[in-house]
Amino acid sequence: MITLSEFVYAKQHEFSSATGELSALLSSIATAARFINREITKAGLSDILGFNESSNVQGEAQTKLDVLANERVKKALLSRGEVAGIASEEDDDVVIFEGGRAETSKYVVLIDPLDGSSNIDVNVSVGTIFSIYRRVTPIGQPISKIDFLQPGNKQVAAGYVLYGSSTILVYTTGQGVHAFTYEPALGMFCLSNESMKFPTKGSTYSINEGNYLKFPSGVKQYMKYCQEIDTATSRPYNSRYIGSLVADFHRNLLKGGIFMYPNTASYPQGKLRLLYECNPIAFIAEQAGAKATDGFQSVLTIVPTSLHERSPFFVGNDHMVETLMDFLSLPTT
Ligand SMILES: O=P(O)(O)OC[C@H]1O[C@](O)(COP(=O)(O)O)[C@@H](O)[C@@H]1O
Ligand SMILES: [Mg+2]
Ligand SMILES: [Mg+2]
Repeated sequence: MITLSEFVYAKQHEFSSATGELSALLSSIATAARFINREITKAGLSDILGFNESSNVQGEAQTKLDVLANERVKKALLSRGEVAGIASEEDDDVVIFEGGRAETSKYVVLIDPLDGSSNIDVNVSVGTIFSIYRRVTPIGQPISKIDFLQPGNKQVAAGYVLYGSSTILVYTTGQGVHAFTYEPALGMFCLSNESMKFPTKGSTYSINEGNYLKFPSGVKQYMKYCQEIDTATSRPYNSRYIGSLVADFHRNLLKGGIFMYPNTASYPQGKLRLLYECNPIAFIAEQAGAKATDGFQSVLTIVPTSLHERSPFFVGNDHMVETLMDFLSLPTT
């Protein structure tokens, strides 16, 4: 068995310019994931379920696990020297680390500490999502919000942890997508899938059908296309929706498929957050040979203007995303 740190260090030595900082950062995220995993696996026995008496900048009620996971990830990243600051779904503004880090540390990290919050109390898979950038502010000057508002194609690494029947950490640094399964007896993440690729064909579509009447007509037409009977193209496709982005995406990464969260009447810009949900998942998807778009362009090319901005998000097998984009480009009926 190869552990995460062994694998990351071996990969690091493939690059003469590598300093080990990114490797160290990845292992601190794994440390935070181990703590969060412990809380999740015994959640029913502790008072960690339910809501906190607080809401985040997006006006969403925070669950106790949202808050705990946020604190855990921040603590793990703060304990390292590589990180100058972080931005989180659960914090209104960027958190700039002190002690000279803001001026000297190389990386900034954006996180969704607990993804799929609506599934926590019902024991359905949830996740943690992370996105890592190099600072743009020159060393010596303190970082600021601009260091976080970079387009997704500037990410140096991204990944997620899926707390499901087993706990898996999946990441990319632009050199392929690799997965590590948590081995409780060792207390470590061990390599379980190297250089992952989407299967060539997908036949699962994933969308909250309850919002059907609020969807753009192109999405409605594509859903009809998915439901038509045509064995030659493996249709009708299966419909699967867990309601945790990480879990829905991970299923499609393994089995093929498309995940869609369009703009709707309730979320005119889409629901998912560009910087710490769409971009990290899109980086992994494109590294695994799939496509990730807002319906018109790769989300990785979008230049963000605000920390918690949202975007329509469609990610999955090329052939499925392209067919969807064809429907989206039709004149609206
Ligand atoms: O309940 P809906 O509207 O289908 O939304 C589900 C989506 O919202 C999310 O739960 C949003 O993420 P958070 O739980 O991190 O806020 C995604 O994981 C999921 O894909
Ligand atoms: Mg989320
Ligand atoms: Mg969240």
